[in-house]
Amino acid sequence: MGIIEEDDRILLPRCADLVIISNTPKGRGVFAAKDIPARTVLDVCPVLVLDIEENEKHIKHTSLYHYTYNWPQKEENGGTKVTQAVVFGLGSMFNHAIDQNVGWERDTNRLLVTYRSLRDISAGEELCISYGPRLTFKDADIAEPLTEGDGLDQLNKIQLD
Ligand SMILES: C[S@@+](CC[C@H](N)C(=O)[O-])C[C@H]1O[C@@H](n2cnc3c(N)ncnc32)[C@H](O)[C@@H]1O
Repeated sequence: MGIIEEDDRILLPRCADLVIISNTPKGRGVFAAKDIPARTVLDVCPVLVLDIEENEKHIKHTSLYHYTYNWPQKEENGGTKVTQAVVFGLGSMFNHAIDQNVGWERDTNRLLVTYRSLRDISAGEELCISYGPRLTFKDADIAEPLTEGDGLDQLNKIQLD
């Protein structure tokens, strides 16, 4: 191995108290194996920034697209365009929740995303980020409205009598 300059070294701390659980209503998810204090660094993940055209022509038509993050890319004219990036490590395993307990921060220079707990998290809780308001899937946290088959008809009668 050659000489590693100090500026080339990126520390990649990861919280040891995390597990992946399969077969949850959201597929695989990241859960706390022990209590985790607020502001704990959970993972520092390297990213692969995709070319805008590559993303539109190819990645968009694959399941990988459901794992990518919006990523701002500087243009030669000084402007910024949004493309997508693949986040390695646990970053691609965090599910969505409106009341997220994990925050994330992009480092566009070093091509990293750092994830931190936003509050104290108890052992057994799922760790989730927010994907924003426009989801491409049905949110497992949002209950289906009641239908007649669920006894809604009966409920209405009880309320009206
Ligand atoms: C970045 S992946 C997260 C890891 C994924 N659960 C897995 O098993 O590989 C994003 C996908 O997870 C699922 N997902 C994430 N949050 C969800 C939620 N709140 N409700 C239902 N599915 C969710 C969706 O299928 C979504 O496309």
